[in-house]
Amino acid sequence: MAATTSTAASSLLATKKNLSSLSLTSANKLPAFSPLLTSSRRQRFIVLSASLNSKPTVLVAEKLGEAGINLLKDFANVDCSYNLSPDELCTKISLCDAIIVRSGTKVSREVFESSGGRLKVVGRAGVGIDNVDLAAATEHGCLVVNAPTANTVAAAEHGIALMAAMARNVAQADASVKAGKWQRSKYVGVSLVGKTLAVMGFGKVGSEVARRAKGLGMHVIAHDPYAPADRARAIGVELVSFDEAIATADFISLHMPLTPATAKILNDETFAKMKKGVRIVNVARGGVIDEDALVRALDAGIVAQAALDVFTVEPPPQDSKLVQHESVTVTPHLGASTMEAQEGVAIEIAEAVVGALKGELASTSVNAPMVPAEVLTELKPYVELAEKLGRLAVQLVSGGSGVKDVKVTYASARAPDDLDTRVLRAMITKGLIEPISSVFVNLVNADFSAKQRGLRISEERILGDGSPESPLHFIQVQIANVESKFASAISENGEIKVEGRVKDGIPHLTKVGSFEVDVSLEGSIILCRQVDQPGMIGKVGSVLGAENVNVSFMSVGRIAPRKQAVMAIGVDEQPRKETLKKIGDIPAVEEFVFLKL
Ligand SMILES: NC(=O)C1=CN([C@@H]2O[C@H](COP(=O)(O)OP(=O)(O)OC[C@H]3O[C@@H](n4cnc5c(N)ncnc54)[C@H](O)[C@@H]3O)[C@@H](O)[C@H]2O)C=CC1
Ligand SMILES: O=C(O)C(=O)COP(=O)(O)O
Repeated sequence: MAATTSTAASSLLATKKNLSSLSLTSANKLPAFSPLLTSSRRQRFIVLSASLNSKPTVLVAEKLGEAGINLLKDFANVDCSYNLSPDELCTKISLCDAIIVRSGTKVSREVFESSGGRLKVVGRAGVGIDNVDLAAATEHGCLVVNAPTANTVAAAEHGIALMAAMARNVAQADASVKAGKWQRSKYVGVSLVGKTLAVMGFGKVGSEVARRAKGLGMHVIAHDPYAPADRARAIGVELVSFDEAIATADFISLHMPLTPATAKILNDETFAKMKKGVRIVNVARGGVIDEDALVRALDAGIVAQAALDVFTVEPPPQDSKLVQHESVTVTPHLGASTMEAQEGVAIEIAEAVVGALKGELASTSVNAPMVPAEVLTELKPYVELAEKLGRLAVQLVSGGSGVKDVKVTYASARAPDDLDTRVLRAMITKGLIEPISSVFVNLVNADFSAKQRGLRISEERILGDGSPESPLHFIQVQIANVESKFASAISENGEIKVEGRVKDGIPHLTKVGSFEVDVSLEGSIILCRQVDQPGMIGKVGSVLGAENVNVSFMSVGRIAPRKQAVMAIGVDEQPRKETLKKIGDIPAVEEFVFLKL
């Protein structure tokens, strides 16, 4: 076990204090920070109690590959207890320092509350951590780590298996033969060769699916607004818009994470745009499809077949119309379930959990529960500003060229060595990556995550106005070589540019492209470009008012009177699509965009 020091022990105490203040800063996602190693700069800090003098206990709550179990046993007492009820889990957890789960165990707030502070690490043996209450984990000072790479190929192979099985009616024909029938003409299938496959989400799994589908002679296109074009080109895949992908595909395979932007991305409206007879595969997350709409699309013949590994609720209800539909092939979330992937995942997660218990930095940590109080207190509003600028900038990107080069400028009146920008860079990276990926970013894994995605973040310090009392005058985030869904966000030098400052402790957006605006970064934002003229604020305000959307802030920046102007509107609620359309229909409005913070 790692050598421990009294410094480490006291940093653990500081951690818990910081966590409770941190947990207030983010509504639904953990504020994922890790310690700034201010003085000693040691790449090591203690998650588990520093005074731990006996072997820790790791509860393995779902079946884990043997190699992983053996690794754990070298370091800890291992309790393999599968199929625990929620009550049993809550009882057991108070005796455990770490728990390892897959997707079938809910690590809820009650679990953290029942642990009595002993639980220090949650290991998710897989990618998606939707079954772990991250906010509760952070509040309880518990590190969450996952295993994001070892099951990629297994998930991709399952996607291909489902596509082929669906096209040739393998599951239905198998059931028919076993029922004593011999229905050769009923189960004539369709060929894959020469067909167009749209891979939606060109990340780890999506790109492996694309590679394999090319080998099957399919024409592969992909939609992923954030994927680097050169990675797609290297595999021989064309990146296209969402509408083009769904309108041209014979097969659609889903590989994006479940995020607010992708939830029910396949719905009545999008099914209506698809080629009649399209076939759909989902090994990502059930929630990216509106399942009722899929049943309607199947019944209407728009979708000929679907093959699904994942469901909004798992297991789905037995009488689910979707599951029972004869044109639907289903598997019980088996994407990651190969012997090889489970061995790989088991090793990846066991190493991460043991490392975390020893106090090592985990590159796959999903949250990282330590921030020195003095650093946080000073940087807190700037940390918030940094993440929000990253979020805004990436949401302004459109087209298939991919986000690669990001330049961050910090304007500060302080001496260069008097401001550590690592936490700010990490938060900008978090803002840039999280809205478009299943990856969770914190100070520990920010640079690693950026590198993995081919994202180059360069930083520049310039001398800012104001007093050195305040750490920063403004932060500017620029994304190069991309198109924007809001053309006015492109600055004179052709880059998407957003700039923000902290005013009275609150982060504000102060520049978009070349336009000066001033809107506090709370709630969400609508940006609107129009020809400057009297009454515009009233017109937009009354559309929002009529739909009961509360406006928190409004500001207009213009080139010159009666020339083009950009209006920034802060809204407390997310406007309905129809409401946004009404804003776009106002004659003087030339373009607009809705951005979630
Ligand atoms: N069925 C199963 O057993 C398994 C399921 N999964 C799921 O598969 C999905 C993909 O996993 P990975 O490839 O590892 O994640 P990843 O983060 O490597 O890739 C996700 C890709 O989706 C893209 N994306 C984000 N928003 C998008 C949007 N609106 N439209 C199009 N693309 C968008 C991102 O840019 C990224 O390239 C996740 O949902 C994961 O939970 C992963 C492994 C096993
Ligand atoms: O890794 C993921 O995201 C998965 O969906 C795999 O889930 P599982 O570990 O097989 O329960």
